[in-house]
Amino acid sequence: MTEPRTALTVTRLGKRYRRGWALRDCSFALPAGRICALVGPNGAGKSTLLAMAANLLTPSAGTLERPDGQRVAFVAQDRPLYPGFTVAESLRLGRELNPSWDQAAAEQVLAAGDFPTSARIGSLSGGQRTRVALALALGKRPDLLLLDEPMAELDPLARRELMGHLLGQAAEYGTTVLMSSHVIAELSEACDFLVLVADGAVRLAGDIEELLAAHQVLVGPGEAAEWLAGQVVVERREAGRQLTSLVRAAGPVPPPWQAGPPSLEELVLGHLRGQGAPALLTDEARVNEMVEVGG
Ligand SMILES: Nc1ncnc2c1ncn2[C@@H]1O[C@H](COP(=O)(O)OP(=O)(O)OP(=O)(O)O)[C@@H](O)[C@H]1O
Repeated sequence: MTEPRTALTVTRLGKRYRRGWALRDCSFALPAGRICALVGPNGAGKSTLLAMAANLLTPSAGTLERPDGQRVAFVAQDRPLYPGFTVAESLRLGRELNPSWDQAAAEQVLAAGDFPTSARIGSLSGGQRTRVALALALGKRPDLLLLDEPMAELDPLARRELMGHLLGQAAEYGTTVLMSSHVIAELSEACDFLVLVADGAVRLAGDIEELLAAHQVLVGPGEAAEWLAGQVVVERREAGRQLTSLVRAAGPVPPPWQAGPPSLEELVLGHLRGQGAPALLTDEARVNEMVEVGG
């Protein structure tokens, strides 16, 4: 059997709560085997998107498609576990509920934790609970692993260790990972794909290298601003007489501008601060039904 090319296809997806749309007209494709960062400001709809991808929330509009038989694991932001269970009992439940259960994979995640498997979930710290939740998720041997701010409560050493372990497992088994986080530095080390949502819509989606290559950071004197008029300007900031701008330049950048590639942080912050530029999705991230692809 050939491996499915796309792990998740989201088409015109929307979720409406009583107060209004949390996510609207959201379309992108996530190729199988990629490690995807899901970023956006507070309230952008990241958790809502992840919960719909995990089948825990019904979309109000649009569709989500995944390959038949795909195994999905989800670590939600509040790490829902049974507080009265011990760690060992939680794993036993995981084993009973999942035919694909891999006890060794789950135990490896717990190995570096400083708590016994006889400990009750309710007695664990937030970071320790995260470790148990990740153990349960990896024990399922998922094809698609959905993580909502997985590293938020972990100390820096545990972060590094667990992220390294997670990436090793994903590489070994070809797992697709979609994880939300606000810590861009962490994501830039781990991820090769990006989905940026803001105001309920997808602003950027695709291979990180390709997205970075499509943008430039320009630094120049304020008088050079006129040239920007013909470019796709994502963001511009002035400090004294100096202008800094994140652009998608249509051709060579003339002097006196100094152009350089953005870091992932500059790309993300630029798109969060300046939301006027059209959305950009790379070829891999586009879904057929989309008419407008930006650029
Ligand atoms: N159960 C709910 N009922 C009503 N509104 C909700 C519910 N869950 C989320 N929302 C609203 O939907 C919007 C998106 O929320 P969501 O939690 O998906 O954002 P997020 O990007 O994950 O935010 P954060 O970065 O703060 O975790 C917010 O305006 C939020 O108030």
